[in-house]
Amino acid sequence: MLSDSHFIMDIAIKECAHVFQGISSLVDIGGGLGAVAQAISAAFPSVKCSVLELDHVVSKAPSDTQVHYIGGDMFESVPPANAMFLKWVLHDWGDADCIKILKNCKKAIPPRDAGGKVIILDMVIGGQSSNIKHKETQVLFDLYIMFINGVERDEQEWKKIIFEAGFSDYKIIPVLGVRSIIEVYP
Ligand SMILES: C[S@@+](CC[C@H](N)C(=O)[O-])C[C@H]1O[C@@H](n2cnc3c(N)ncnc32)[C@H](O)[C@@H]1O
Repeated sequence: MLSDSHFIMDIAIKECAHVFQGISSLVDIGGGLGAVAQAISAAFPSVKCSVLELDHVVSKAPSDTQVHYIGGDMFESVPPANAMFLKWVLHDWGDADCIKILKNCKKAIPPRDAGGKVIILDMVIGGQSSNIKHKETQVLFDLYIMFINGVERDEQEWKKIIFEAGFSDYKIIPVLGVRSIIEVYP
C-alpha cells in the first residue's frame, strides 16, 4: 500500500497538479500513516495537510512531519478543510456507507465558489481503453477487489452515490488506466 501510494501520487501530482492548486487545507480521510498527505504537503507546501484515521492508526503516526494527524471516525464526522481527499477508501464500502462518508465530507467543506471540493482517487471501471497494459492492470485490480470483498464502480455508479450524498457535479480525470481522480463539487 505504501509503495502504491508513492507510485500513484508521483503520477497524480505531476499530471494533475491543477487539482491541488488553490487549496489551502486538505484532510486525507482514512489516510493511513500519511504517505499521501506527506507527498501532497511536500509538492504543495502552502496546503495545510491533515490525516483523519482511526485512533489505533494515529497512535503509530510519525511525529517528524508537517502533516497533522487526527484520530476519529469518518462515519461520525470529519474535520473541516477546503478539500477532502479519499484515496483507495470508498471501494472498501457499499453505497450506503459511501453516501454517509461523502455526506460528512460535504458538511466539512466550503461551497464550490469558495473552493470546496472532495478529491477521490480510486478506480472508475468501464472505460474502453485499448491499451493492453491498462487491461492487464484492470484484471489485477479485479482480483484484488475480489480478495478484499470490495466494490468496483463505473461512472454511473459513482454518479449515483455522489448525487445521493448531495453534491451538485463531478469531473473524472484519468490518472493511470482505470485509476482516476474524481473531483466532486458541493
Ligand atoms: C484501504 S486503506 C487506504 C489507506 C490510504 N488511503 C492509502 O491509499 O494508502 C483504508 C484506510 O481507512 C481507514 N479507516 C477504516 N475505517 C475508518 C473510519 N471509520 N474512519 C477513519 N478511517 C478509517 C483504515 O484504517 C485504513 O487505513
